[in-house]
Amino acid sequence: MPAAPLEIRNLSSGYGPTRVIEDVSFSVAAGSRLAVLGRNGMGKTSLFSTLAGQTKRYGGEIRLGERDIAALPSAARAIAGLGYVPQTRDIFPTLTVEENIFVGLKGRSKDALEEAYAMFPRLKERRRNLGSQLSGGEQQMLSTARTILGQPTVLLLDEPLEGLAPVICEELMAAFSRLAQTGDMTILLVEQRIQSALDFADHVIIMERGRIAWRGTPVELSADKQAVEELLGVGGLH
Ligand SMILES: Nc1ncnc2c1ncn2[C@@H]1O[C@H](COP(=O)(O)OP(=O)(O)OP(=O)(O)O)[C@@H](O)[C@H]1O
Repeated sequence: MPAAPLEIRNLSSGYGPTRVIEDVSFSVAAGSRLAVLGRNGMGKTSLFSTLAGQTKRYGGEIRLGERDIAALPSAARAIAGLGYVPQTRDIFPTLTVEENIFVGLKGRSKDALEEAYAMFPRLKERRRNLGSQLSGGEQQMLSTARTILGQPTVLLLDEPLEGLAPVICEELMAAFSRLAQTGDMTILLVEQRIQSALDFADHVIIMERGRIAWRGTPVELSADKQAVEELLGVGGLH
């Protein structure tokens, strides 16, 4: 059987002496979509930034396909196939949309630009605008497009819907679903909009103080009122 595109074993990490990720293990199947849920401050962003090599790992393995990438620096993890779209939407504000996308081409031909525009037609309309002139939704599209042009096998999306209007959220989630279906990409999504995450995902983990406190499918979570209430702090799911 081929290796899972992403397998995490006994991962722990933190900031200075403070551990925030404790003994986390999970694997994600090829083409699968995993929602990483949990209340504020439970370690979701830290988990992603540890996977991307931006938070200090204390121990454990991060296997991307056949390879343990845990000791590689961030840039090498990206080249190995791990795409990370951080919550901060790290675009270059003083470059145009098109220039921002060029940064993501990583040696691919300029034709790949059209891939980004096919995914997010709005970016084509705005291609001569500076990053700083974009709306939050457009910045999210740009940040995502740039990462995807690196052709990751595993894509980490940290709260892509934060602060966006419902109509833009729908547009983005539809684009992520198309990516998952047609791009053969494995996607991990941290999201506070629980219903959007559950509509998208086929598996769920819930983080509680740096550990995985629950795992299952969206259907199983919807039926588990106790987990929803205690771990997500909401009364119920629709
Ligand atoms: N740069 C940092 N330095 C020190 N502690 C940090 C840092 N970033 C996060 N933490 C701490 O790590 C813990 C996990 O935070 P993290 O941001 O990973 O949680 P989260 O589940 O993503 O929360 P949110 O939903 O609010 O983004 C928290 O206790 C937080 O205070």
